[in-house]
Amino acid sequence: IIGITVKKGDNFSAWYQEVVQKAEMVEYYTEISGFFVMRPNTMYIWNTIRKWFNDRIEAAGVEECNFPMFLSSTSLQKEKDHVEGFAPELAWVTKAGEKDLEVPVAVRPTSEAVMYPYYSKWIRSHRDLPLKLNQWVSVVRWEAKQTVPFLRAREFMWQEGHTAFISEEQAGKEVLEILELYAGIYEQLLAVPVVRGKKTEAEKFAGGYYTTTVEGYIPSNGRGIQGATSHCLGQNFSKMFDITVEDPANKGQKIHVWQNSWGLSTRVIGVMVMIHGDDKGLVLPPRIAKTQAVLIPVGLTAKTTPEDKEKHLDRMYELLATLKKAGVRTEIDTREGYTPAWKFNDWEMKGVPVRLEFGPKDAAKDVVSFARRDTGEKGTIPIAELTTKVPELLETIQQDMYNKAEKTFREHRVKITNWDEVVPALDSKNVVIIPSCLVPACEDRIKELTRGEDLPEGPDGQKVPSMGMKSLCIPFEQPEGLVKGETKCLSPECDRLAEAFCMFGRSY
Ligand SMILES: O=C(C[C@H]1NCCC[C@H]1O)Cn1cnc2c(c1=O)CCCC2
Ligand SMILES: [Mg+2]
Repeated sequence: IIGITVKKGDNFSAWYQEVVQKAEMVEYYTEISGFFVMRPNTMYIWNTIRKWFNDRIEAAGVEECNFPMFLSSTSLQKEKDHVEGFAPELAWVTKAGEKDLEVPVAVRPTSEAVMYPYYSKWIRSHRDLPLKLNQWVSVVRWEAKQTVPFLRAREFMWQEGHTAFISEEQAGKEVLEILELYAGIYEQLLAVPVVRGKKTEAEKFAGGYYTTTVEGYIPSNGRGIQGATSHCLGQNFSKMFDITVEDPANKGQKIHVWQNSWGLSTRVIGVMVMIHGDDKGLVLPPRIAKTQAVLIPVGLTAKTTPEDKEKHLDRMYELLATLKKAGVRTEIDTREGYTPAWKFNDWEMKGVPVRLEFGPKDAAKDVVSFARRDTGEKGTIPIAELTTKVPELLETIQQDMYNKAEKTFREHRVKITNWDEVVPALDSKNVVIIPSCLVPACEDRIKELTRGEDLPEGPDGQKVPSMGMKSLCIPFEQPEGLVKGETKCLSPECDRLAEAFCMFGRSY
């Protein structure tokens, strides 16, 4: 059978792996596990994101760079305190040909240690600030856990921005501007709603000062997922790498610069697939769809004379040209030997937002029949109105997909002020927002306390995650009801006061 054989609700991870392969987005790189081939359907999405993001960061004065992909162990030593936690994930090159390298080099897992020695060299005076660079590269992290296309790979593409400022205020302002762009990529391009917030001390980037994040939600298993992070590094790295300027206020004094680093990876594509996909396969938000509409001839049978068929197809090529001129990324499927139904399945599996059917009956009425991929809704469009109605339909689909996902996330993001309701909420595929003291040790206990017993296969034959809940973020948008100095941390083992409402959930 063509099409997706596993139902999304029956086995979510098997469904996901089948969809990303059959929709021709990735291939598993079977030579080495944990690596994936990014195919044109993926690169179209990634490049759309890249154009959108680059336009906006360039307008904000960020310039592009490209640093070497290798780290020397000496420069790694400089950030040893926090990198030791990550050491197991470093991939090393120890030989060139037959010869051992004098000093082994590590493949970059991120580029702070590669870039900051040059920041130290370039930044001398406050007139060299702000320095704002971004690079689009791939990085390697030798994950020990099971890898998943887009979500957890040993090599992935991302952009990493690295900026330096004279003051904490300027850095803090940019952290939030970038975070808002990340939210825009999710909400405006991928039709995925995200919660903006700050990571707790336990979950932030250990080498930084604070981390802001956009957090997503996966309805199929009720898990939270980190979407992208924008960190203020404070002066931690400028002290490690000696990045200083003359204090303009008093000569002879040095100021360590204030830095940010921010990253968004191809994980965003996996999140989009998981949220919008269905049992027929991928469902693409029109703004990032390589093919937005596909024209499929119907009603041409053995009885159709060759000249009628040719006339009909000629007319379809005219429709194709008309739609392309109107800016609709359109394909036509005239493959011989495949039934219309087969073709419908194939393009549905690839997630094409709109199918346009055109048969002799449509031609006689000067209409085109359409079918929406997201809702299945069908209808007809007068040919004279194609150039306005199809773009409008695509925008409607984009908005409807976002609104549907936003409603689902909102309905599964529950504020809880009674501890006994927490695990039942998690088991009903919710993330929770609870009063929290924000203390790392308390979070650790909460993870233990909310570890579901190894639940048998869920009702839909799917393993319900029995992991404990992690903190996802402290939402910038705080619910009502926390009285400072009075409301207690919700954990039954903690008698500290609550500092804020914190979003927790089982997570990726
Ligand atoms: O990468 C970052 C911080 C920062 N790097 C630049 C982009 C934004 C942000 O992710 C944190 N981090 C995560 N994971 C790892 C490392 C690491 O520094 C270093 C070793 C391997 C694993
Ligand atoms: Mg990691």
